[in-house]
Amino acid sequence: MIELSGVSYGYDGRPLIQDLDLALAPGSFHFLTGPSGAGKTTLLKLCYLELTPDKGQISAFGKPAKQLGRDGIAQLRRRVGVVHQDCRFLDHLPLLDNIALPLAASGQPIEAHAADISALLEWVGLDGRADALPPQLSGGERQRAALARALILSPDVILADEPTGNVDWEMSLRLLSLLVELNRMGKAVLIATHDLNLIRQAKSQVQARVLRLRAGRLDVAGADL
Ligand SMILES: Nc1ncnc2c1ncn2[C@@H]1O[C@H](COP(=O)(O)OP(=O)(O)OP(=O)(O)O)[C@@H](O)[C@H]1O
Repeated sequence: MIELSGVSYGYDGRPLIQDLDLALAPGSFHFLTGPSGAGKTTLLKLCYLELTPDKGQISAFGKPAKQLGRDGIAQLRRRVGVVHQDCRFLDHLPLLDNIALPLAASGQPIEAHAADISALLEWVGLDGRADALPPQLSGGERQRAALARALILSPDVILADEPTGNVDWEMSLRLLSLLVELNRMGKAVLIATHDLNLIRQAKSQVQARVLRLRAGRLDVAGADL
């Protein structure tokens, strides 16, 4: 669904990612690890076409990104749900409206999707929190709300950047099981994480490929994980 081929990228002329290949096929499950600053978030941004590679090709859903105009990119992005590392929300809007923002942004009336939104809130265990304001939510509730927002347009690909960064182990497992469940529905999932215990735990639930980004290169991590 998303394919990077020979991709290089750097900020301000400093090379970061070099000649990297990656294919996120339907139903695949990837973990992306690597030291802080290795470029994991940058790689996710390349996958959802927020960044354009300096070299190499990216194609999304069979279309070369280079041939897409602004509208084409916007359309493809709707098929990619992103859980950002910092889970930002609009603090003055209740949770329900925050989760529905991608609908509003793509011109779809929230009212027509009321049932989907409640089902999604229930699925992530936030059904009683629809009216809460984001600052009233705990870390784990914010992470689950960010996941719900990423899923509201029923994407085919889910990219999650440190989705368990600020939560305890029990909540990490809960988030992991939601992502595994999505993968079982056929969605491609990629999780960037430092948490090697989470990766070990996932291996009993899903056939995951573990990639390690280091010094600009992407390797398949060994059996030591
Ligand atoms: N917009 C930017 N402009 C310039 N440099 C940037 C920008 N964004 C990231 N960088 C730099 O690129 C490098 C990789 O950043 P990135 O956030 O992709 O790494 P990461 O592997 O996700 O790190 P972490 O695990 O700490 O989240 C870092 O050195 C960072 O300072």
